[in-house]
Amino acid sequence: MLVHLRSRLLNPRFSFLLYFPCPRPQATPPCSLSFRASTSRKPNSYRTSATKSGTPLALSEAARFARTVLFVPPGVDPGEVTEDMVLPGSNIVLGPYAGDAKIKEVDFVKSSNRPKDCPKDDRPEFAMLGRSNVGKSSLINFLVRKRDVALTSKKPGKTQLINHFLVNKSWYIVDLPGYGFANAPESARMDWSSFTKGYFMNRESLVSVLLLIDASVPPQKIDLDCANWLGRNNIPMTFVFTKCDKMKGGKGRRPDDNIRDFQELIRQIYWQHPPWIMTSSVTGLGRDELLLHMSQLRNYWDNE
Ligand SMILES: Nc1nc2c(ncn2[C@@H]2O[C@H](COP(=O)(O)OP(=O)(O)OP(=O)(O)O)[C@@H](O)[C@H]2O)c(=O)[nH]1
Ligand SMILES: [Mg+2]
Repeated sequence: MLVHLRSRLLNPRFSFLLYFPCPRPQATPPCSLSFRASTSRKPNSYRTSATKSGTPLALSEAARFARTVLFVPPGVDPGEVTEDMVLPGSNIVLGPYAGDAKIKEVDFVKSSNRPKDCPKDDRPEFAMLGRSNVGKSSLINFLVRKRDVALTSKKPGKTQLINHFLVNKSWYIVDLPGYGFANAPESARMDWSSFTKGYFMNRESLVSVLLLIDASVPPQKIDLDCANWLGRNNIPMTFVFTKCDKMKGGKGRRPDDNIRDFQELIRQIYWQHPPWIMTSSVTGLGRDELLLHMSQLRNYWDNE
């Protein structure tokens, strides 16, 4: 396990997607997260603001601002980002690696109850993570446009194993058990820490975690703790806000307010904002955009 963890830490290919919790900058940025691994070999595509020796070049104010609030993928100069490059309902800039986002076929491959039983090939994968009942399994069905590929339920604790789905015979979506079983029956509780955390720490082919956040409720500490844990462990993440269709009446807060509050809290932890996107598996919001985002991460992963 230590060997795997070390190789992930030393692998510079995805440093642009890593979000280490760090203090926000005062006058000048104390740490450029994207270029933290700048002394190692780095693909040319995102050597846009660091010299070969790793010394940061001066970024324009606009580029610096773009970097802090937008997700600027490899191959895009942050100083040249325009509004029409940002995917609607997200902070994600579309770059040259995006494409081939269509899902033509999906096959259930296997359920594993131990990380070491997961498929052994190195196809890239995206893992669904989030509180129980946040909509992980629904998001998978929504992405692949099939009703029952992943099993969903109104009751928390439905998914209890690591489930691999192979898409277009070339990449995986992984459904995981949820955390925070506050209202789940005792029988559905499990040791999430040793089970799922083991998967994250060992899975070399993990392109990004999709960390699902329920937009119909105010920010939850457990989600922020989870984001922190992923950041501290160098695990790339994208925030996917779910249930954006749920408009609470009366005193309830709207998804927009909850998302804004969540992001404000994230801004206090991270200098650069991880990619985020709004979705609803009821209205279809965000589907094509999320698939495009996943395609640019995947294609970059495949090509580097
Ligand atoms: N309104 C609305 N309901 C949703 C949405 N996504 C999921 N749900 C509902 O939320 C409930 C839980 O969905 P699941 O997909 O089973 O949640 P999960 O995160 O996989 O839950 P566990 O497997 O228990 O961890 C179901 O009743 C879904 O119909 C959404 O975008 N909008
Ligand atoms: Mg589930």
